Amino acid sequence: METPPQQAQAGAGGGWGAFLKSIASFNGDLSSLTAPPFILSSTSLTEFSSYWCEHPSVFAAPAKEPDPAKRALLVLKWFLTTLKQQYASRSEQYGNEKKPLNPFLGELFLGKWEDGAGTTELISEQVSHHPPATAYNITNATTGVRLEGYNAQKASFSKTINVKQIGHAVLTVPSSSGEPDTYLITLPSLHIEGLVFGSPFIELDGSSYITSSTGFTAKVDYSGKGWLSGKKNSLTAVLYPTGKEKDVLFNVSGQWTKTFEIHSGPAKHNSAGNLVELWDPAQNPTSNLIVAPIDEQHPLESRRAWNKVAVAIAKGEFDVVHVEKSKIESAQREMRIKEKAEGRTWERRYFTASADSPDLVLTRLGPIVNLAEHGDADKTGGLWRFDSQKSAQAHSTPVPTGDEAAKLVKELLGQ
Ligand SMILES: CC(C)CCC[C@@H](C)[C@H]1CC[C@H]2[C@@H]3CC=C4C[C@@H](O)CC[C@]4(C)[C@H]3CC[C@]12C
Repeated sequence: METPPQQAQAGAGGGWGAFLKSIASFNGDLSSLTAPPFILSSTSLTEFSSYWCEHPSVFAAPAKEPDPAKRALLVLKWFLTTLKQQYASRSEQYGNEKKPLNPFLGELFLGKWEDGAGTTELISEQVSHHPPATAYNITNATTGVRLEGYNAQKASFSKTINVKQIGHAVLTVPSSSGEPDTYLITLPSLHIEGLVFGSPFIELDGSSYITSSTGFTAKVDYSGKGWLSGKKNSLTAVLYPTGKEKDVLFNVSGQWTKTFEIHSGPAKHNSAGNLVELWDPAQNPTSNLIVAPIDEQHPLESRRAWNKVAVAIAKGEFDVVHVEKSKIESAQREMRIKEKAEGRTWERRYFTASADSPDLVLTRLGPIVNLAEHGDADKTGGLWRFDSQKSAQAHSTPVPTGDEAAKLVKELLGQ
């Protein structure tokens, strides 16, 4: 029998057993976990924001739908299509989930999609380091559909690693009749399966919600193997007028990694006759995110900043990985000490911790989906909102080059 490579490596001194022991007693901060080399990914968490929009035409579709209930359904459909990228793409690509790079404060991941939906721009920024939090803004230029959000993770250990996502996303859909729609989106909890076998992968748990200013709410229920359908990565969802959970307008069932079906009405009436749509990821290839070549990137852009680490991971040179990571970490520590001494804080490039208290979206829609008015700001370093003024400024500022770039790289990345 063939041994999966990751198991072979774990056995051959990868330290998997020691790693398992260490997680049994960890403090909930995932970034503090020291994982064995073979499980290290060269992708930083700032890149994960792109998973929200790997099908830009599905993302933008609600803008063209005049009926508010169907618009809410298209938003739910888009959300469900993102789950496969968000939670299964690493395992599908590498055979198992990996430990992403822990972003430094101010780390950026910028890109765009150019396809049938026109241009869709992605901005992702690490807005907090302690606790780690990533904020993002994605705008489709053609329709004006825009997603912004921020997230952090709180982990606990009970049989395996259990992760609660803290934060939320807000989707804005322009509508022909005045005010744009606002959709408040909560994030599912997850746990890691396959940990003891050295081949971790994600299963989603519990429920998540999308509730809209137009008066619709979607509830998504997640379940794994041995529960309900007995298939892994299962989901069911219902869309109903807010407050009337029994009044199901549409229901969805299937697997977030495979296909799911949308029917009108409650699930008990599902038949070929009321099938609205079947989503099959195999029939809907993802659109490619365009990222600037590394030497044209801002020095704080993720792939440029982590390049040496990424190259070393790819070559399996783990001493170099350690040395290069430590350079960034200690330069960052120094920078924080310096800022403190000078009484300043790191200026986020695209986001601002909202001083609006209460936050309008959260006051209006938060209670429907059990989100606090303050957006769990204490656990994410702030209630982060996209700052269009800062963004306009960033867009009109040329990327630092030459001495200016070298100074940043030295000061902030220790390279
Ligand atoms: C691989 C095991 C052993 C190490 C633990 C790695 C942890 C840090 C990884 C594994 C899966 C990861 C999650 C996978 C997907 C997402 C969705 C994204 O929108 C935000 C980040 C988030 C929520 C990741 C956070 C970090 C995470 C929980």
